[in-house]
Parts: sequence; C-alpha cells; structure tokens
Amino acid sequence: MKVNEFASCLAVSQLYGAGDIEIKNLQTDSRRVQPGDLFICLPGHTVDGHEYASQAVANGAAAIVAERRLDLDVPQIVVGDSRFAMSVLSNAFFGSPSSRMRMIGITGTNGKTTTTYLIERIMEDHQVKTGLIGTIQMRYDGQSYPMSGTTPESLELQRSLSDMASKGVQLCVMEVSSHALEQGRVKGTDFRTAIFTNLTQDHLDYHHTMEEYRAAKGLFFSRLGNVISPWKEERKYAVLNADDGASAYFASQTAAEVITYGIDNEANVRASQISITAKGTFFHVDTFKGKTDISLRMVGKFNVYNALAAITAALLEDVPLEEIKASLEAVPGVAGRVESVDEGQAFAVIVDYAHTPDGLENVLRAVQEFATGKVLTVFGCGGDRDRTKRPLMGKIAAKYSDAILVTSDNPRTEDPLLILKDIEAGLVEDGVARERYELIADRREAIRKAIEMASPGDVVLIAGKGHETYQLIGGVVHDFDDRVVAKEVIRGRSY
Ligand SMILES: CC(=O)N[C@H]1[C@@H](OP(=O)(O)OP(=O)(O)OC[C@H]2O[C@@H](n3ccc(=O)[nH]c3=O)[C@H](O)[C@@H]2O)O[C@H](CO)[C@@H](O)[C@@H]1O[C@H](C)C(=O)N[C@@H](C)C(=O)N[C@H](CCC(=O)O)C(=O)O
Ligand SMILES: Nc1ncnc2c1ncn2[C@@H]1O[C@H](COP(=O)(O)OP(=O)(O)OP(=O)(O)O)[C@@H](O)[C@H]1O
Ligand SMILES: N[C@H](CCC[C@H](N)C(=O)O)C(=O)O
Ligand SMILES: [Mg+2]
Repeated sequence: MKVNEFASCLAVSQLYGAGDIEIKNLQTDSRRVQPGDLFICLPGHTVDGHEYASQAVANGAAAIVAERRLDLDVPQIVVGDSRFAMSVLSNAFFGSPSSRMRMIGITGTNGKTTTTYLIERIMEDHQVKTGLIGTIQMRYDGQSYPMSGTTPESLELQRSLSDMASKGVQLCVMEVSSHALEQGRVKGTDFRTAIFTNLTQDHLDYHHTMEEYRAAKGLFFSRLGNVISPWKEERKYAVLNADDGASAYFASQTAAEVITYGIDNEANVRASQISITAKGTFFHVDTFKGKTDISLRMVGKFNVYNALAAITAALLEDVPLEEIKASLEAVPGVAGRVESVDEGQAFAVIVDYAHTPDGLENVLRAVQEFATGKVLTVFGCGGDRDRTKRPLMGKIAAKYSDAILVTSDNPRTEDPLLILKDIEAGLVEDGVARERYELIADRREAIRKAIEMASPGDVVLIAGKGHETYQLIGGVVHDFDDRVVAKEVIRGRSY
C-alpha cells in the first residue's frame, strides 16, 4: 500500500508530502523501525511516541502517522486519534483478516485463558483449524509464540490474524482484556461470538471504579455487530453468564442475540447435579441442543462455568453436544491452573494463577472440597497493580486456610515488603492470630516453608503466578517457576 492509500482510509486526515511511496510495514516502536516502514506515533501512558518520530526516521521510516505535524522531512499523515488510525490502517494493510475467519472473543475478570483452551480443544477435535491468543501464548498451525500481555495491540493483532488466515486457520479464539477494550486494541476485529465469564474486583488501579471497569467490558458487547439479519450468513452472539449481575447490563448494550449459561439462574445452557472430587468435576447439562452428563478432569465449580461458556460457544459453531462432551472430558487441565505438582509426596501441592480476590476464593473453595488435612496457602500480590485487592486477598486466604505464607508475586517497581504489609492489613483487620501467618518476601523461601510444614493429607496452594516462568523484581526479570521450585523443594525434603 502507498502512503496516500493509507491516508484515504480515514475521511478526515491530512497528508503532507509525497503520497506515492510504497510502505513495507507498519511499526509503533521507533527502536524496531526498518527502512520503508510507516511509523505510527502513539501517545502512551509512560511516554509520547511523537517524541520518538525522529529516531524512527533515522532508522529509515518512510512516512509517519501523527496527531500533529512534526518538523521532519518525511511524508506525514496527520490524524485526530493515532490509536484509532492504527486499528483502521492495520486492518487495511493486512486485508481485514478477522473477516476471513470466525472469531470468538472472551472477556471477564477470571476464566478467560481456561475457556479459550477448552474451546480450542473442542474445535480442533471437530477438525476446525483453530488459532488461540491469550495470556499464556499465541498458537496456531503447530507453532507457539510467546505473549507479553493478554491481548495484543491492534497492529500486532491484525498482523497475527493475517498470518493465521494465510496458514488456513478457520477460527480464532482469543482473550479480550478490559485494558484492550478501553485502548481500542480489538477495534476493527470482527467477532462472531463475544463471551462474558464474570466481573469481580481487579485492575482498579487502571479503571478506578467497578462501574468504569464494567463499562470497559461493556464495549465488547456494544461494539458487536449492529446489523443482524436472519438472511446474512454471519450471525452475532453475546454469550453471557446468567449468574453474574453484570450480564443484564451487557445484554442491554448489545444488538447481538443473547445466549445465557449458568448454574443458579434460568439459562439456555444450564448445569445441575454438580459433584466435585479431588479427581474432577461431574455435572449434568441441559442445552438448546440436547442434554448430557460431563465428567471434567479439572476441579472446582468455577470450571463448570468455564465449561458451560465453552459448550455454548461450540454449540453456536454447530459442534454436536456429544462431540463437545468427548473433547471436554479429554482435557487434562490448563498449565498453571489448579496444576498439581506430584513428586510422590503424601500431601498435595497445587499451583494456580488466582491473582484476584474472587479467583483466590474460588480456588480455595475447590481445594477445601478435597483437602483431608490442613490448607497451607502461599500467595502475594503484583506490584504496580490494584492495591485495594491486597487486604481483601489476605482476608480470603485467612478464611479458607490454616496457615498463610504471605510472599512476593511480581513486585515490579514497588518495595516488596510494603506489598506484604498491605496484605497483612487485611489479616490484622480480621483479627487473624499472628501465629497463623508469616510474611516472607522471598518466594522460594515461602514455598520451602509451606512444604516443610505439610503433613500427609494436607494441601499446599501456591497462588498468583501459575504458568509464569519469571519474577519481576525492580526492573529485573528473574527466572522463577512455582512448579519447578516446588519440585526442587519436595525432592530436597527428607521424609
Ligand atoms: C497500561 C498499558 O496497557 N500499557 C501498554 C502501553 O504502554 P504505554 O502506553 O505505557 O506505552 P509507552 O511506553 O508510553 O510508549 C508509547 C509509545 O512510544 C513508543 N516508544 C517508546 C519508547 C521508545 O524508545 N520508542 C518508541 O517508539 C512505544 O512503542 C509506544 O508506541 O503500550 C505498550 C505497547 O503496546 C504495552 O506494552 C503496555 O502494556 C504494559 C506493559 C502493561 O503492563 N499492560 C497491562 C496493564 C495490560 O495491558 N494487561 C492486560 C491484561 C489484564 C488482564 O489480564 O485482565 C493485557 O491485555 O495484556
Ligand atoms: N470462571 C472462573 N471464575 C472465577 N475464578 C476462576 C474462573 N476460572 C478460573 N478462575 C480462577 O482464576 C485464575 C485465572 O484463571 P484464567 O487464567 O483462566 O483467567 P484469566 O481471565 O485468563 O486471567 P487473566 O486476566 O490474568 O488473563 C485460575 O487460576 C483460577 O484460580
Ligand atoms: N493479567 C494480570 C496478571 C497478574 C498476574 C500476577 N502474577 C501479577 O503479576 O500481578 C495483570 O497484568 O494484572
Ligand atoms: Mg488470561
């Protein structure tokens, strides 16, 4: 595409300089600009990309998209909102890849990653070539790619979708975070199905209030297709959790057909007769396309919700219920989600990604279903993130555990000890006895302590980091994997 073709993608834009220059690629980071690229200046949360335009030009940028005219000797497209322009230009450059495959997106505080994995498994088993994008990885066509967050920026997203489409991917299931919605990262991505898991407290550092957080998630449903026609091949579906109070608001925001799933309230896809053991979870499900019984190998009532969301999405893709059942029953679990560390020890060690009050409460409730002895919980809270969740998580840990080892998660730029103190404030407020908890900033040390304290029948829960293989302390990334550390400690423990 040429510079003037990019400029004409927007009704209101101003082109300065030559328009017939061919653009090789799009780039938002000056440090990664290659000769012939179009550099898009984004005003960020930390710095302003406009400040780096000269570096981009020095690296060979052929033209620039900016919100104001810059004093540089290359063609410039001046736009009102460069983040919005990025989504439009990326879509144009990569040929609207989302319209070439079926897109399923999942938003919600917890359960996104798990649900994407369940849907990926069902669709792959059904011979639909499927791509997956989310917190743990992006994978398609037999390849896995690392992710630096949950939902990529629109440019990276369109680039990846385009690569998927070129490799024959027919359906993509992806996590859509509230940050992504608020920043317009999925603008221009044509979703067929938008799924909502649940809304509980997290990210108040970014969204400030639960109302703002809900409104950010609401954008997913309000932006989902406006023209619905029974004669049009492409339908739009909003798949909502009937047991979450926010669903009524999302239903009011969308023009798509609303399909519900749930346990407690009336729903189009509803589970009953739930029974949870240490080995898995059984439930009966009634759907708009028949009924069946399902035995998941994953534990926890929350995984019944994740399975229901996946069942609903798969039914909307016309996968027969009996095939869905077979696929769900074959899933051993998702990395770092209620993952057992088993070195033959007489007590259970479980690594889980619970990093919100609701996530922690859910996993602890699941652990209580099968713990025959004490519950020993090792957890912390991330630095530079919602501080108000810290005392709440302290209270929840105390409510469901016999001993609590408060430790560091990813402290990032915060003082690790001060984060631990924020968690302790919740314990103090609830009058938790001093001998029931310890503050140990060193995560390896806290894991070692918990495992040393464990007796046969006990459960050691290590929460917060799940699949992560690093720990961010200050500006430094250290190798750290809860599962590896737990294994090392168990092997070193003398019985
Ligand atoms: C708050 C937030 O979302 N920040 C994201 C944002 O960073 P930013 O706005 O601070 O960017 P910036 O550093 O100010 O840079 C502005 C522009 O200048 C450019 N720049 C900068 C330096 C330079 O030398 N040259 C240059 O060109 C940058 O490339 C960028 O285009 O844009 C960056 C580039 O895309 C992201 O990496 C960054 O995510 C940060 C790391 C982050 O922590 N994001 C989290 C909060 C997040 O988005 N999480 C959600 C998951 C939440 C959930 O699970 O529910 C997610 O979807 O990942
Ligand atoms: N449906 C659910 N409801 C509540 N808690 C859940 C649910 N599913 C999973 N959890 C808990 O939340 C943790 C994170 O799950 P998962 O990774 O699937 O969520 P996510 O929404 O992708 O999180 P993130 O926002 O970090 O990407 C799990 O380890 C588990 O403890
Ligand atoms: N998507 C979440 C992940 C939190 C994981 C936890 N280990 C932490 O680092 O706080 C976030 O970015 O807030
Ligand atoms: Mg996730």
